Amino acid sequence: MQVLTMDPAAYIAILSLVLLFLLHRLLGLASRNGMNKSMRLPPSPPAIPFLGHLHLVKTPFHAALARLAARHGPVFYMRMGSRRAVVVSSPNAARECFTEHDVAFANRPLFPSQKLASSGGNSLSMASYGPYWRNLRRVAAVQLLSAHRVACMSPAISAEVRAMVRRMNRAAAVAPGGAARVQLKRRLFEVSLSVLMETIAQTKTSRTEANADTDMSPEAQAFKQIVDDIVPQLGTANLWDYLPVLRWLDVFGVINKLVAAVSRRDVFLRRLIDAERRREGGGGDNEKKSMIAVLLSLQKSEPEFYTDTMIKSLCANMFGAGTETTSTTTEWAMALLLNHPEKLKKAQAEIDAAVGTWSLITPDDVPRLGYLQSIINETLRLYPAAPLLLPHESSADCKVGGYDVPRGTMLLVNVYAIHRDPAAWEDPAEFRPERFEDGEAEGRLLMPFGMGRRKCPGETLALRTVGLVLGTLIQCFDWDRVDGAVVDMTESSGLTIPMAVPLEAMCRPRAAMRHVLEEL
Ligand code: HEM
Repeated sequence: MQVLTMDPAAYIAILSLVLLFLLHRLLGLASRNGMNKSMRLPPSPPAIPFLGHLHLVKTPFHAALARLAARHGPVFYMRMGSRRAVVVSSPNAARECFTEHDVAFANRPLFPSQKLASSGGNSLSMASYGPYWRNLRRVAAVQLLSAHRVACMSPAISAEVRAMVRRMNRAAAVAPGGAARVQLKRRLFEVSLSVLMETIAQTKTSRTEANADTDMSPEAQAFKQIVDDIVPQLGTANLWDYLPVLRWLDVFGVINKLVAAVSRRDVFLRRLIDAERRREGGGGDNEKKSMIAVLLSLQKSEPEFYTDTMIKSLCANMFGAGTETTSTTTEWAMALLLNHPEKLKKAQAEIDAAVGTWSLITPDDVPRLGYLQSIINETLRLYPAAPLLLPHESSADCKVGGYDVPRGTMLLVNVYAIHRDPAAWEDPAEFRPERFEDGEAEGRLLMPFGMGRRKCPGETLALRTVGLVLGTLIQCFDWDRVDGAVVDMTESSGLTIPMAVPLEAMCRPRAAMRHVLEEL
């Protein structure tokens, strides 16, 4: 009998082709799952076998999707590996999703990376719509992030902002010519993380002055390391999440990196909870309590709901959702102002007139500074920190823009494109805070915090922090671009919309504010 022999390379090639074919069939079946042949799907760019439209995933993803919307319309369909997605890029279609179909779109798709990072999807931002999510949401909205709680946190926020300004002032005092070159990106991230650390756990009792260049507590520094290890592995444009092959082989080592960082995060949060338990014993002045202390006192009456696991998950979520969003927003605002010095001067004049130069701006001043508010709105219009919101998923068949959207489809709302829609905004790419004063913005859809029931619960805290940090920087210092060069406004990609080139600037303490700065 003759034995057939085959070159091993040819054998591997044939086997790979067969596997690819089977996988393609499987993915095809999965992507049609729940879809009815008579459905009228939204238009779609040409797809390729196996990958669907993954080859169109370019960075920054929101900008790539905006270009596709210009070609295929404000509601278009994509297949990302085995996952169906609908991308919405017009104000009307977004309104339709979050009014008429708000309940249908209140689910989240659970990506493998998010599953690893959020205890199997049991976090507030990743949980499916239902009683578990509703309970977490109520706790976050009422007990932790309500306007009243945020007002109680104001002293902690102010203390962190003052500490940042004190450092900058000291750096400028010893810099040649009295102006220091400041790494604003780093400073703004540190202050946002410190604000959250203090509101979540009040760690500043353990602050040391050993490291003169940072004002973060050792806890905040340790947490920054963990965030740095987790964040790059997440994001809507993460190919690892769409291609099982990459996961099976753990290409890029994502699983190992995430598992290691998440377990360090758990240990870290457990230490914070234990420290709070020892410190307060659940007692103390309710108004001044940290979020963990509030949750621990609720644990006493409802231990089966307020478990330590639930407290850890909520805190991890607050840090994850609140730090980079807040710091990138302030960074973009400063970048825009550095490129528009006349608007910076106008904001400074407003603060001088309303607050004066004899005292530092306070959180209560922020809401009455109209031009500062307009700057923040205009920054969030041009650079919404979550340009595609968080992905939603439909739990029922519905219609958007006249097209069918089957159950189980991921919804990406391109807020970045909606905010720059030339049909709604005059010169949409231009930084013009005045549009929020002259009535142009009235009736226009501005949704940097989302819409409907999954809308950001941290909006009040975020706006208070951004307003105070920005207002204080404008009030205390004169700002210049490094070497007079225009700030590079190139966008990068990720969970948020980071600046591709981390922002730096020259800061000089204002003579009129010297006496205030010296007393900080
Ligand atoms: C400028 C700062 C911020 C921006 C622009 C922002 C924006 C957003 C957006 C767009 C969403 C998703 C909404 C959706 O999917 O429809 C979201 C969700 C969320 N945000 Fe924020 N956020 C900011 C700061 C914060 C802060 C400071 C916290 C808390 C400390 C926070 C906590 C959350 C949570 C927990 C969710 C998930 C809500 C859910 O799924 O039910 N955010 N945020």
